[in-house]
Amino acid sequence: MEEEGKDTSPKCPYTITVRRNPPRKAKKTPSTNAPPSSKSTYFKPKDIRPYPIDDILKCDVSQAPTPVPVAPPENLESIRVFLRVRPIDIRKVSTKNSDVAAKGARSKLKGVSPKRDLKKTAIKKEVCLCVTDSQSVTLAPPADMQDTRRVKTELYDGFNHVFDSDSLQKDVYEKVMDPLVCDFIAGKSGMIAAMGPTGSGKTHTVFGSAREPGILPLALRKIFNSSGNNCSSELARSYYISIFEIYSERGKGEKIVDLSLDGTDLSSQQSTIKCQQVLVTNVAEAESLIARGMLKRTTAMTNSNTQSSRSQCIINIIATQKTFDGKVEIVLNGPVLSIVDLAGAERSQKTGNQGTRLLESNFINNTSMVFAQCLRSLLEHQKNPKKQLQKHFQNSLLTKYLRDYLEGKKRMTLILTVKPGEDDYVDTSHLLRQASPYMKIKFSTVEEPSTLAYPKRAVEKLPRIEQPKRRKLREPDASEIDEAKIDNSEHPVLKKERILKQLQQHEPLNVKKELHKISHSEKACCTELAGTKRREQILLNFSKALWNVLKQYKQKLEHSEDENQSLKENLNMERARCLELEKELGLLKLNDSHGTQLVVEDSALGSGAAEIYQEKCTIFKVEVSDECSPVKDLKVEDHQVVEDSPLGSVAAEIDDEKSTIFKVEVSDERSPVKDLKLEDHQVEVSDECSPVKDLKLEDHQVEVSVECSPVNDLKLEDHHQDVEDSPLGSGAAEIDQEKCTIFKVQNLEVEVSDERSPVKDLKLEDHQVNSAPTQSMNQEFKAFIGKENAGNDIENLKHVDIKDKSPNQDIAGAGLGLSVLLSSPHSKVLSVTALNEEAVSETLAHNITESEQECCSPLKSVNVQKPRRRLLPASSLLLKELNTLDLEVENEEPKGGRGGKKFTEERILSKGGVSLLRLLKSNVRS
Ligand SMILES: Nc1ncnc2c1ncn2[C@@H]1O[C@H](COP(=O)(O)OP(=O)(O)OP(=O)(O)O)[C@@H](O)[C@H]1O
Repeated sequence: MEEEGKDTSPKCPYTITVRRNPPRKAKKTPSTNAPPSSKSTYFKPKDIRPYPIDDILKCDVSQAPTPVPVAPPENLESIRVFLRVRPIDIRKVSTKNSDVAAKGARSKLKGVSPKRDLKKTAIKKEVCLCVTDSQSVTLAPPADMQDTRRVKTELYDGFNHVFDSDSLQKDVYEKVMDPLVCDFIAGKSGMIAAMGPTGSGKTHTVFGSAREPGILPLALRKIFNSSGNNCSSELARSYYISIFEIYSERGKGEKIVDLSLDGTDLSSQQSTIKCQQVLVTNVAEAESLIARGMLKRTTAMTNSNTQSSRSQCIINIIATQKTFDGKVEIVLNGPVLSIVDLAGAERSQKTGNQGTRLLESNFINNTSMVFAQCLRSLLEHQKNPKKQLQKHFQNSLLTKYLRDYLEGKKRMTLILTVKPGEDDYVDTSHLLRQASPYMKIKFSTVEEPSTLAYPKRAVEKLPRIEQPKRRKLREPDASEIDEAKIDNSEHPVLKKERILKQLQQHEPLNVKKELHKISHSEKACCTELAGTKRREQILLNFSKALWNVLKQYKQKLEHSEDENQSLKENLNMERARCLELEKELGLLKLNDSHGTQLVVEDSALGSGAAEIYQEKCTIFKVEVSDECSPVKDLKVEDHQVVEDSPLGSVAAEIDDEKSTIFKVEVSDERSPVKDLKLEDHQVEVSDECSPVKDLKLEDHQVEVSVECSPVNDLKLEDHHQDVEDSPLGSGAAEIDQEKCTIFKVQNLEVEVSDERSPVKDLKLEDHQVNSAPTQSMNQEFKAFIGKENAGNDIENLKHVDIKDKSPNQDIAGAGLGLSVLLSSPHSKVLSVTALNEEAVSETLAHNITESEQECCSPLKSVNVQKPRRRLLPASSLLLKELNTLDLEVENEEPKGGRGGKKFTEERILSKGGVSLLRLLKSNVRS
């Protein structure tokens, strides 16, 4: 028959794609427990201490008494995947070929050769899936799809077993379910899930019928009537059974329906699924419970199945134990056998579902998809541990409930059901493609505590190999040993001896079997103990490394605190220094902006310099230095008085806080001050021999330049200037005010007296003279002019230029001396320049003539308060003498016109005349 079967197998198409999922040459996965290489090339920043993983995982672990293998292969098993091919649906075969099709289908799957039965060839075309051998199937696309979509025939291999359409329920149970049942009876949890497209026979495989009971009824029989089986315990037991379904009513969300006797609907909002667990003590009760639950299950008729399941159904068989008082209770973290009948995925095109059915289809398909995603993610994670295990389980209630299985922590078995018809090619192909990789999924044989009855999971996540087996020994029926009370910390050997002793006392006949169990328990305890010790060692190393790191950081902290302290001190010092510098800078700025300088240049016998700094009128400094013959007498009234010795130098500091009037008197008989500047103060310089040559007073500036014999005595008090020229010299006074907008000069008087050579150049600019012109002034001026004319003293003043057409001006000149009183309340610029004697005389003569004849000259309107004029007889005499000389004046004749403004500058200064005058003066002196 087998040969016939081989011969009658459908002829494979020309091209075959083999999907064996050959094991890849996986990259060497880094072992998490391998000792770290000292040649690691990962980046290490210079200043950052690397995480002390070396210290933590250093080889102290090997000192553990019982070394634990890193990943013992015996703790991992592949999940088992079975494939069951449902008999072809005879009703769907066309009426024309119905008989042939049915026979052909069966004969094909039975292995009947098509050559012997030509009629069956037609039926072969209706089948797309054929069983190649006990572990593989060949899926051939329909002819029309081959042409249009170029789909090739595929071979799916590697199943634990493939059940053809003739397979019996008992066969399926023996190969699929019985190992699970045996493990369950032995204390291991397990889960089997039937998955496949709608109508492919999942429910039939799980539940079956009265005539053909499925794997669940057969398992119950095995569990309760295990006396005849090899692997079962001879002890009669009772079990709790829970049966519920997860259903989505009209797409409103998932809900859990308890299918037990008096079960009620459970809200899907519950964080835990607490279904009623019915205690059953025999198989009849169990089957009855299951049958009633199935009657409650939500089913509906679809195009694909007359009684299609519309929900995911889960049945749990939970082990129990008897207490000392004879009560039965669930074994804490005991074994649970779960059977899951998933609703079949549906294609709306094929089923033609609408309305409620369509909503149910969506829910069913979505749950199937999430289930598949979980398994695929688990597979990828196991292939590449770096790839995180995705939490797809959160996307459906079913996968939440089965999380432990879908994360490979518990034993899982899959049975795929498919339909072999050509119409079902797409569904079958989809399922096979999706599920064939699942064969490589591994699960841990070391179980965690069950979470099915108590789905709230522990948070602790340890490597799978380190998960301790916390299974407790089940209570044997005949014995009264309460293993639950055994201390887990007890050493396995002692534990073994104690249990052995108890067993010998209570049940001598079962000693051998119990010893077997004890050895199993002992092994688990050893594993647990080793894992615990390794964890302890790792924690110890971790704490040591952490301690070292903390010590280092403490030292660094102390060091940094010291540095911080020193830096703070430095900072304070720098701040103090900065303040000092700022102070100095402020002083310098003030000096630059407001400081005044008093410079004294000595004549023949030495030189001197005086600097005056004034900051806000609080500090005033005068420095005078002269090596040869400095200022002998420097007086600062109301302040500091410095007297210099003939050959020494003088440095004086003067503070003036409140006084606004500052007076400096410098007197030196031999080498007087040549250049003196004093702002906002009063300077009085007197020198009889070599008087001040150049005197500048800013903001009340007075310039005096005398070439031969300069001003002997220059006084300016309260804005009062008094310049007296020496016989052979000339003087000029200039007053500038730049910043002050209002400058009042009252009673301004400039007096220049020189008997021999009066002031030649006198300038007074940018000042305002608030002096109301008075008629008396004019009269006095007239009188003065008249007097001077009478004395012929006016000849010395050659030129007077009044640059500003100020309304008020009064100029008076005398023969040998000149006294000028300026009063201009409205003018800002007033300049009086004496050019030469001739011009002055002419101007004065002109002014006098005009004033006398018309009385309407500019001088007419001059109102001068307190006019002060003074004629010096010595000067007049000198001018007389000069007039008698036959001097050739190179100056051009004045261009005339009224007022001094019509005279040009060229006529003011005549070098030849001046030289001549010098010669004359020297001759006169000599
Ligand atoms: N191996 C088989 N032998 C005989 N009949 C079968 C077999 N498998 C399935 N059937 C029949 O096919 C029909 C559909 O089967 P079943 O209800 O188990 O499909 P299903 O996969 O559970 O579908 P759904 O997902 O829609 O619930 C049933 O009438 C069942 O008796």
